[in-house]
Amino acid sequence: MTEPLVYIVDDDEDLRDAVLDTLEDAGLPAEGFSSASPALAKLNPEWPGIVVSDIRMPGMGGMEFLHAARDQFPEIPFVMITGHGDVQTATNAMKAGAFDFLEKPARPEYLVDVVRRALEMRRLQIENSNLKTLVADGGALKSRLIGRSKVMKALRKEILAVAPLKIDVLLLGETGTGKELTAQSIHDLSPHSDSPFETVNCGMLSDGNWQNSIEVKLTSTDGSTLFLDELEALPEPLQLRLLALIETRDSNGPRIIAALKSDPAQLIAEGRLRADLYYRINVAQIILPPLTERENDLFVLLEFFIRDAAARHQLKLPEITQDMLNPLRVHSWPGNVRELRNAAEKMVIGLPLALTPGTSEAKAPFGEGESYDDAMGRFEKALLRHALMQAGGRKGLAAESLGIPRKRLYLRLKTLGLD
Ligand SMILES: Nc1ncnc2c1ncn2[C@@H]1O[C@H](COP(=O)(O)OP(=O)(O)OP(=O)(O)O)[C@@H](O)[C@H]1O
Repeated sequence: MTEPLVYIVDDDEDLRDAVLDTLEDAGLPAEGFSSASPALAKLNPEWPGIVVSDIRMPGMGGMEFLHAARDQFPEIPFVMITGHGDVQTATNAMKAGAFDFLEKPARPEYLVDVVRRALEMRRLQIENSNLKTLVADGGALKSRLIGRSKVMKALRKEILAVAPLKIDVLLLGETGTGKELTAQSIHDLSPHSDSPFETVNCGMLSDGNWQNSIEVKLTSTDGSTLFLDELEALPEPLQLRLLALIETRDSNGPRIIAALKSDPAQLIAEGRLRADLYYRINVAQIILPPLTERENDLFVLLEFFIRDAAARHQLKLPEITQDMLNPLRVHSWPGNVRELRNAAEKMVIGLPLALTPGTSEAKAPFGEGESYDDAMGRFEKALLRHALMQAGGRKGLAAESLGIPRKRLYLRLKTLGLD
């Protein structure tokens, strides 16, 4: 049954039925009440509807009803029905916060017009309060998914946009870029945050554990979110079975958030990802860029992880020198944020960093359309980082090993944002 959007409160059955009929003809679901108390008991702050109430009624009168409702639910609009020519009562009702009033007998077109305007106001109020909640949640997300770079700001915006919608999401990003943290954040900001969030590592799935690990979860209707990590690691026959399950999923079935570590086009071309499964899951796509493409987030995250580790281990904050930071600046962070978090942990404990050389920039970019200049920029960054790392952060030595004048190296580092 459609939820009523208008409560009609009138002790006169004929009048009540006439109003109900008029609203029904106008496509506005309504419910009638012969007295105020049961209508008051049904009001709640999330209800998107409005009240039309007679003023003169036995028991709780219309004005008393209006006052009581405004005390508890000040936003629900009230349209009061007054006797013909009863100007004083109408004025009192407006002063007490009624949205509008109608004189008996109300003309149907006028009634429908007032009700529609009141409903529109109610819709705007609810939209506004949802927006306020989103802004507040945005603040919480900022202290969870750390980063001040443009890409992190855009990422948080995307999360806030998809979280309230019941759509599947595909996350793309190298290892340690924050895919699981993003999936968990989407779930926590969704209307089903009280339901379970379950992670399934697709590389661990087999015929033997399929039933319990996937089938049972995909047929549940408890509002859960299923995070399918490393989807490309799922063997091809199981990808087909997964697709069939997703296609026959109940409309109240779980939301799926899947993660891929590599470029989907490449995975499809290599036969590691079924194209039909990809298109089925790729409803909203969110890309998590590698750490080296997040401008100055490196040091923002480093500080956050150092403070976190010091607090957890109850150790004092380490003294950080430029000499300690130089190798971090030029490292290519193949393990991304996870590797940085571990490095921060070592700095707090006082262990040597022993950064593992890697070449995240050498990998193919996500998606298509990367320009020649962008690709060359990435390659050059990787080259310079490597040279600087080999030279222990000493620029003169790095320039020498690259066979270029020191001044040119400085200029290139500045242009590429590596200085
Ligand atoms: N922006 C961020 N702010 C704070 N912590 C982050 C951020 N991104 C990632 N982390 C932390 O880094 C670690 C790795 O993140 P996560 O496990 O979400 O990455 P992942 O992309 O799922 O990795 P993998 O593909 O290897 O499973 C976690 O401890 C996570 O909390």
